[in-house]
Amino acid sequence: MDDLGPLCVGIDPHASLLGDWGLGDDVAGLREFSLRVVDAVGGRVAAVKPQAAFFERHGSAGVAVLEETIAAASAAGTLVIVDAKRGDIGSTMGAYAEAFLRDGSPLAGDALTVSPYLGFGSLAPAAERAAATGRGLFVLCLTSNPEGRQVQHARTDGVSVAASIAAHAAALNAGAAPMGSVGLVVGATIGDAVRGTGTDLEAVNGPLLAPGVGAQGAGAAELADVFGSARRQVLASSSRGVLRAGPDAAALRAAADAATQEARAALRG
Ligand SMILES: O=c1ccn([C@@H]2O[C@H](COP(=O)(O)O)[C@@H](O)[C@H]2O)c(=O)[nH]1
Repeated sequence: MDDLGPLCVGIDPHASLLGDWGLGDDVAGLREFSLRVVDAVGGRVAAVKPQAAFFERHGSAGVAVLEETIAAASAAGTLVIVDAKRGDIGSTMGAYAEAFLRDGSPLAGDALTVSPYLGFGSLAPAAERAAATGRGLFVLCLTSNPEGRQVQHARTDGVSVAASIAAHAAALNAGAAPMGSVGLVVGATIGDAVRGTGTDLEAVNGPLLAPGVGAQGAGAAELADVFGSARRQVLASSSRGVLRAGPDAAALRAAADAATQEARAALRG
């Protein structure tokens, strides 16, 4: 991450973007779009993050394109964070872990986004599988959408839900060096919510995935403000902010390079 800069490019093939790129809102368009993004930014950015929903909306053939996209990005030497936000009771979580975190599974990238809102302990099968296979998790903590506050800022005995999630992640990462592989999702759009919820991001000792850069309005100033002394742990994530520069590969690369420079200045300066 330090060589390439702290940017993750989201692969979110919205129907509107497919249209803007002159592609059909169908499986052929989805495939062309996703592989063009990988071709353009693979090997140039720290990670890509295919958003599973935009593949699943095309049915099983769309899921096959997600598999192909994961394989292509991995072949290009780029880390893949599969943004599927899975979360369920433990026994079902075990099946999600087999799908997204098992060696040899075509849906397995390098990390998976997961939801702790069925209780952090329900994620144990995913945490165990990730640890056993050298993969990572990004646990939703303080999400970039304004509605997240209703749940994430709620307090029990004075402790916010977000702070409690961060403390659970910290426990799983305890003693890991240079850091553990249980990360958090903390939106770059959340203003002073880290302080407001009493969430100790540095103590997590894990990576922080920061969506919300670009289309949702966050930039360098917001990244620096939100993350403060935890900024070295951050991987900034932008999807539409980069993808809107397509379909031209050089323009996509230029957009990814500019977003990388902006994130680097905010987070590594
Ligand atoms: O808190 C969160 C968690 C995940 N996301 C996802 O990131 C991208 C953002 O796309 P943009 O086009 O850069 O807005 C998208 O896949 C979301 O599902 C998030 O935005 N916030």
